[in-house]
Amino acid sequence: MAIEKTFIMIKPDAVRDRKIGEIVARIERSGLVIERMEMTTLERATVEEHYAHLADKPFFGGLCDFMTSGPVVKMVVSGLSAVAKMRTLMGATNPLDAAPGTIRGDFAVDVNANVIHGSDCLENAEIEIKRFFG
Ligand SMILES: Nc1ncnc2c1ncn2[C@@H]1O[C@H](COP(=O)(O)OP(=O)(O)OP(=O)(O)O)[C@@H](O)[C@H]1O
Repeated sequence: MAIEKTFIMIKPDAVRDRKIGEIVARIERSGLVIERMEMTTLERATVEEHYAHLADKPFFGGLCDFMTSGPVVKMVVSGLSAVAKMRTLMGATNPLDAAPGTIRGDFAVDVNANVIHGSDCLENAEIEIKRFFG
């Protein structure tokens, strides 16, 4: 196991629902370290680039509307196997499949608004940290 950095984002639904504290507490309790953290409202162009792999999906427009609908909290999180560890903490993309005890399993009800994003591999983590923190 190696020390990794991953990119995490608390999505607008969770910010609106005042879940920032609980989510940050879970990340820290897991042993991972929050290295950077900033609240910001995303530009649509940044969201379109981030979700470019979904551009042909019928929900793409709605996803971009949602992701620009209010502030997000973006973070760089580090620690042993941080990428995989965060994916485990987050739970499945669709909250219906996310196990109880995971962030999505406990806080998300809808695949359109599923509370949190975390990089899916180390290569994308590097790309996303650059994209969102410059
Ligand atoms: N069927 C769907 N209907 C509506 N929105 C969806 C659907 N599938 C995915 N999404 C939205 O697109 C985002 C990106 O989907 P992707 O398949 O890349 O999953 P993910 O990597 O788990 O999610 P994320 O990139 O947000 O961490 C999901 O988090 C969700 O917000």
